[in-house]
Amino acid sequence: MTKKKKIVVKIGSSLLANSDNLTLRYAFMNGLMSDLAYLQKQGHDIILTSSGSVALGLNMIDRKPEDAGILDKQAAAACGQPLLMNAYRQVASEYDMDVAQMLVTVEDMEDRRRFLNIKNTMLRLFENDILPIINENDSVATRDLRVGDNDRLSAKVAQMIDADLLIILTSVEGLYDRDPSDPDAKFIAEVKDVTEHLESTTGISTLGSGGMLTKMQAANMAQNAGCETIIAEGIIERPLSSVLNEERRYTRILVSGVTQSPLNIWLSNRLHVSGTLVVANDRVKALVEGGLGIRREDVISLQGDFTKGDVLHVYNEDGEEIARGLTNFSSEETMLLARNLDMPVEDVIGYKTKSDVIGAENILILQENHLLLDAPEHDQKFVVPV
Ligand SMILES: Nc1ncnc2c1ncn2[C@@H]1O[C@H](COP(=O)(O)OP(=O)(O)O)[C@@H](O)[C@H]1O
Ligand SMILES: N[C@@H](CCC(=O)OP(=O)(O)O)C(=O)O
Repeated sequence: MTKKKKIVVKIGSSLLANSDNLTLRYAFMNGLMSDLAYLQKQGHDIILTSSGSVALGLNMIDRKPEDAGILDKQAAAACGQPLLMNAYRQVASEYDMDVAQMLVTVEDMEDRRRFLNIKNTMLRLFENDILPIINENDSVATRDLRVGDNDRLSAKVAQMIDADLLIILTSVEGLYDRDPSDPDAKFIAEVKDVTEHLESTTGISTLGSGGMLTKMQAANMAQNAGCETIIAEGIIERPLSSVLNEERRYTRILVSGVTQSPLNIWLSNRLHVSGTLVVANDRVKALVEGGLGIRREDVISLQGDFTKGDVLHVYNEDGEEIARGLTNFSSEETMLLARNLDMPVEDVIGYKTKSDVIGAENILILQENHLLLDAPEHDQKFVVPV
């Protein structure tokens, strides 16, 4: 590998913690850091997304993985994160490498301004050859506002820095056509369409969070952002360079053919739904074909308590997600506007502004390669017939 690359490496909990006594696997961390230092010295920009804070903190709060609830995990993360970073710092120093910690939440990644701040911090760390180590800030993230797994968080990071490669190291050699505990499971070396593998990827290890399913979802996010994903076994000598030098088998998830703008990539990779709009079917066709925005007269119903600048998920009347876009109005304003079509926008909301609910320049029409989100449960409290 000669060309300088941006590489995001993701390490699962099962690699960092011994499953029997939940202590740190120093030997693994040592091998990983040695390989990371080697890649960094070759000129590549590397980011590490590391799990492990919950697994390593459980002993301190006297809990086992199987009986830990959400509050236990949040407390365990607060205990385990400093243990993890202390170990990374010590081991990294043996390889003459500096590390930095960045803890983020889904809100940080999905708010455009905070997203750009995180990106700028990472780029600044790269300039000084410091290895950023990212984890979700589990102790502050609320249940419904969590990424929940570092697979998708690492894909978001890859998208953020326009990475060439996302390497997910885990407890198995890669993707199989079913849970590899089944002796008939067959190894899959290359994937183009991840939707073919979503159903066969349930089960997770004792310490893991999302199993192979979230790795497939992450790979989809990465492939849509022009980044290839590699899923490979981690407990191995030179876990990264052995993959990059093709010395062993792994699963490669190829980049999808469509290249999108950074804004569209950010719009498509959503994990949190701020609000939804249902748009009349006859308008959907024009939207998809004509590159138009969504007008207030197109909105049939809305859901969620959203504010101007939030990303809305747009559905047709059959409950199929068709687009995502940045709203120009809050949920309350959208409702008022849609209910008072005979009044000028300015008179309804009290100030002069754009008239589309989502402008054509801020809308992404979803394609076959995007994983769609199901329409939210019908919630009478929020669903407002307009
Ligand atoms: N089709 C599949 N291919 C590979 N692994 C699978 C599949 N289905 C389920 N798994 C399970 O996913 C686990 C890896 O995910 P996980 O435990 O979350 O790891 P990590 O902690 O590295 O994120 C494996 O132990 C494996 O048993
Ligand atoms: N943020 C959590 C990790 C969540 C997670 O994705 O775990 P894993 O599936 O093992 O990568 C932690 O540090 O324990």
